[in-house]
Amino acid sequence: TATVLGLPLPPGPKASWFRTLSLPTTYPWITYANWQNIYGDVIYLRVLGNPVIVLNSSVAISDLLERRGNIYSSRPIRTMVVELIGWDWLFSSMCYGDRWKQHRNLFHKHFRPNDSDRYRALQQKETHTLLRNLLQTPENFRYHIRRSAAAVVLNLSYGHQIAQDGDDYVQLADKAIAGLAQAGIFGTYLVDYLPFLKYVPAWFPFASFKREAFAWRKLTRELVDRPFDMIKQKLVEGTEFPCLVTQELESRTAGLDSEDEEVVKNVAATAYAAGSDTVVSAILSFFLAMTIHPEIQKRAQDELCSVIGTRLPALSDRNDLPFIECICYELLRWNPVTPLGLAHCVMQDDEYRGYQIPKGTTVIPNVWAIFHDPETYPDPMRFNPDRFMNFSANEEKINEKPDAAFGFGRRICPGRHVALDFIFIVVASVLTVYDICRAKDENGNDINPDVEYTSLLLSHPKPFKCDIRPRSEDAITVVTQM
Ligand code: HEM
Repeated sequence: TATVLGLPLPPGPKASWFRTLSLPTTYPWITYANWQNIYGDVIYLRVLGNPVIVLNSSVAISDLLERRGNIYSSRPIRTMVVELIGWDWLFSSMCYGDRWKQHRNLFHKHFRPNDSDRYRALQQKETHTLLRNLLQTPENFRYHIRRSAAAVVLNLSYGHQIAQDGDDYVQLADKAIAGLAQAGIFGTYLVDYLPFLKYVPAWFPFASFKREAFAWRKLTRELVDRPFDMIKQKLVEGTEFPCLVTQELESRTAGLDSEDEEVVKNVAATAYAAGSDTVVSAILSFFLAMTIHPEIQKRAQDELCSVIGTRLPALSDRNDLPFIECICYELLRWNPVTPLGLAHCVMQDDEYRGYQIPKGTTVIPNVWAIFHDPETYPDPMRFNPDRFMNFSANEEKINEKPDAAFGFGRRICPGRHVALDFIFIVVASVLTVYDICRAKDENGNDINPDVEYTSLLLSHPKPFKCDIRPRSEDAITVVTQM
């Protein structure tokens, strides 16, 4: 520590107490990426007394978040999200330590990639429901995708089967997660920088954040309690389905003590909260990309046709469908689901490239910036799955697989295998039976959707129109007879 303290801080915009308030709140990843030309790839900001560094390159990210994972794996204290809105049960926001480890180990136990038969069967079943729903009301594709993604995780976590047209848990999750998405980007709320503001009474004129937090808090609590209480009731009635929660509750004849029960409850709810909306964003990107790139869609359909014919694909076909696989990677790169990843926090004073990084610094990996660096991903704004097909170039770090979409080091997304499997099976199945085309306006002209995303922690394509048509009579038969 003594040696570190004498070192300069990394470069960054110099700001007074008040000027720092104007940190970018919309599309901050683009502003941070642009700052790279001025300050480089490690940028230091001091925001109302809080040290923050933004990492704009994969080298800096891997040097710190991966190689020094022993000290860069905590999370910043998030007053708005954790204390005020009540997401303290979400283990993705827990500080590094035994409590977090306990949660993460339990998660791994139930979502191991080599233990995937159960979740793969479920993902295929829910994809088939999606195909049926798309046949009936294609214009509601956004809702159908949301339903299917939620159905997979709800089933794995709680054994809960949701109806073909959705249910109120999905609506509850949507509302609760909307709060998280809005408050999730560090910098959106002043109270994150000045935690004492949490004591301001809710009726205070400037305390709208408290009123917002209060409304979200109720939903957040319900999200963790309601499905868990439901399952305990089902266990009493003997009507439960096997799932994470029942396996854990039944694993000990003496029952779980209240602390262990809390961990099970938190992990199940975290899987649901972290695992449905994220996947929805990637799948919506797929519908958007296919609408604007019919030529890419056609190539994918040709691959499907030559490899598997007219039957529906299965997850076991994955190795034989390289172009579909590349589409999935490109979806994650083109417009990443979490453009700024999830912030890490450094637990000790550190030194990097001759600069000091003080203990407690929030570390923001600019995933969007590394995925749009033209040196690594030539012509980065273009949706181009082919970039991943050239394996020799990929080995030289040009167009390498976009693993960074799932975060880094010890906090890397533990649901990434489940996520990639689901995205793959949805992409392959939809393209087997449907064409995704431009919708027409009232004059019969094509509507070209804009590529516009929300500026939130979880970034989604903004609402757009497309026309989802069965590819043939045979395709309709396949879907209706599933
Ligand atoms: C396209 C889909 C997904 C994307 C892009 C994604 C991305 C991420 C990212 C960026 C992180 C933070 C990593 C870090 O701190 O460096 C994360 C953490 C996490 N993800 Fe995912 N995720 C996806 C799907 C899922 C699914 C399906 C699940 C659950 C079934 C899941 C569960 C989690 C959990 C529990 C964490 C917290 C890990 C921790 O803090 O230790 N994710 N994810």
